[in-house]
This record gives sequence, C-alpha cells and structure tokens, in this order.
Amino acid sequence: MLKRLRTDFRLSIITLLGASALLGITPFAIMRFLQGNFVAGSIDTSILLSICGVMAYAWITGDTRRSGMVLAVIACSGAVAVAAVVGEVGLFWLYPCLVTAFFLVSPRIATFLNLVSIAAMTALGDVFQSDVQMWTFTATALVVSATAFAFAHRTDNQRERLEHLATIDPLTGVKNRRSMDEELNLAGAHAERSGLSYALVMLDIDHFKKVNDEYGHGVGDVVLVDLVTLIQQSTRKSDQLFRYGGEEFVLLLPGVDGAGLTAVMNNLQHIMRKKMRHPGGAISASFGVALLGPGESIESWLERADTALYEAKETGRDRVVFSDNMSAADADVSVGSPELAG
Ligand SMILES: Nc1nc2c(ncn2[C@@H]2O[C@H](COP(=O)(O)OP(=O)(O)OP(=O)(O)O)[C@@H](O)[C@H]2O)c(=O)[nH]1
Repeated sequence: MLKRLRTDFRLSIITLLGASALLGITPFAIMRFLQGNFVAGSIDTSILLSICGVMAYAWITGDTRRSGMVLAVIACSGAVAVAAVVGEVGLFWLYPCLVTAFFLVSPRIATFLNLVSIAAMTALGDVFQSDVQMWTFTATALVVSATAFAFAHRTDNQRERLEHLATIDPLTGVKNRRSMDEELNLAGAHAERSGLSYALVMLDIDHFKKVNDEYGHGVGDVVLVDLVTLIQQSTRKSDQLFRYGGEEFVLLLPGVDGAGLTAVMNNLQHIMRKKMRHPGGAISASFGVALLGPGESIESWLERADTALYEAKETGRDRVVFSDNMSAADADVSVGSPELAG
C-alpha cells in the first residue's frame, strides 16, 4: 500500500484529498445538521461520500486518470454548491479546490474547471456582501488559478523531459533498453491475450570497432544514425526499434511469422547491403531472429535471439540466423538449416 502511494503520484493526491475531506468536512456536516441546516448538511455529506467512493474506485481499479477527473469536478462544483447554500463563509472552500484540481487533471482541464467555478461563484451575486467583495474574490481566485497553472505547466514539462531522458537514446532518437524491457513485457502480455505473433530481431553492425578506429567516433556515430534511419524507413510503423547498447539494436515486429518474417528479413538485409556505407566502403550487419513461443518468458525470448545473433557472427557475419526453436517450415527455409542465405 505504501509502495503504491510512493510510486503513483495521482493516487497519493486522491488519497490525501480523501483523507483531508474526511477530516475537514465531517465536522462541518455534523455541525450543519445540529444547526438544523439540512440542505448544507446533505451537500457536505454527499461530497464526503462521493470523495470516498472515488478514492475507493481509484484504489481498486488503479484508474487514477478518471478518478482524478471526477474528484476535481466534485471538489469544484461542491465548493460552489456550499457557497450557494451557506453564503460568504463557503467562499473559502473554493481556494483549496482550485489548486487541487491542478494535481488531479491536466493543466488545461484544471484551468477550464477553475474558470467555470469562479464564474459560477461570481454569478451567485447573493453570496457577496458588496460588489467590492465580489471583485476582490474574483481577482484573488484568478491569481490563485494563474499561479497554479504556471506551476503545473512547468512541472508537466519537466516530467515529460525527464521521461524523454530516461527512455530515449540521445544519439539515435530511438527508445533505449529500459523502454525495450517495458515494451517487450507489454508485447508478451498482448501475445498471450490476443494470440498475435511477435518476432524479435537482434542486430549488430559487423566490425564496427574498425570504423571507429580508422575514421573516428564521429563517423561511427553517423553510421549508427544512418542505420536507424534506414531500418525505420524499411519497416512498418507498428514495428519498434530499440538501441540495446553500443552498436547493437533490437527490432520488435508484431504480427509476422513464417514466410512473412523471412521476407521481412530478406528485405532488410538486401537494403542494408545496398545502402549502408561509411567512408571506407560498405557496412554489413548480423541478425538473430526469434519468434515468441507460447508461454515463453521474455528473458528466454531475448536469449534465443541473442544466441542466434552470436551464431550469425560466428558463422561469418553479414547473415540472418533464426533461433533453432523456429521450425524450418515456418521460416520457409530449407530443412536442416536455420539460416537464410548469407
Ligand atoms: N561511434 C560510436 N561507437 C560506439 C558507440 N557505442 C559503442 N561503440 C563502439 O562500438 C564498438 C563495438 O566493438 P565490438 O564489440 O568489438 O564489435 P565489432 O567491432 O562490431 O565486432 P563484431 O560485432 O564482432 O563484428 C566499440 O569500438 C565501441 O567503442 C557509440 O555510441 N558511438
């Protein structure tokens, strides 16, 4: 439970808001019933129950996006309703609700909710003792909203930037190994649910060290970027390329097997041979290919592709080797040879 609170920011805000609502609104609900103000007491009770319901929904389903949205709407509309019933003292509740909305939904939606709530409050002219009080309230509420927006917008940008830094390889712009682990797990779960076939291609540039040694790291970097561009141009949009490390890449291909996979690999190798160049001439790559087997773990899948790549390197480079788990018939290659013509 504590781990979920630590790792899920929105869930922690929903829980904090729920706990604050329980502690902060309950005494007011009781007091209003005791004072005979049943309308205000009922509104407080409804807000309390709704917040508790949303909090329970968020914990059970993990859907904090929807829960956050509902909670932000409940908080803002609840504050307006309370002010409409109890008058001036109810105004103060809107301030925390305006700020909280920015923690629960996107800055744009929170701003919209803020403006609607402030406009609704201002429209309830009876709540205010004077015009000066009304405009003071409107101005201060707008200042609170604008400040909260600026803060939330900046935080969102920083979060996106951090996410980018943590998941994207800065040289080539493709996803890094960390993202790959997540995507492979998703692919495994999807394959189990839907039965869709997934192929994994591990590829490694041949004699890349020579390129670096002879022409410098700058030229090596250009070769890496060219390789990524070439693969992305030669594969489908749904295929995903990851930088596994150094000059090694992983290509995840959904929905291909058998003859289709053989054709994809033939095509890729053909294009690489034709177009991959460095100042000293052509550049080749070796490929290890594995199809995800039924019930197979991601680790075993990766290991089979890696073993196939190792075999491609050991048997001369510039070739494609299918993992031996893939039958020759599926791969549309001759029986007894797991590799395509090198
Ligand atoms: N330019 C550049 N080189 C890199 C980068 N990352 C790793 N390398 C280099 O890639 C080379 C990999 O060398 P090796 O592992 O010996 O592989 P190889 O020379 O391609 O040999 P084989 O794979 O056996 O064909 C090393 O020289 C690394 O310095 C990078 O981001 N940029």
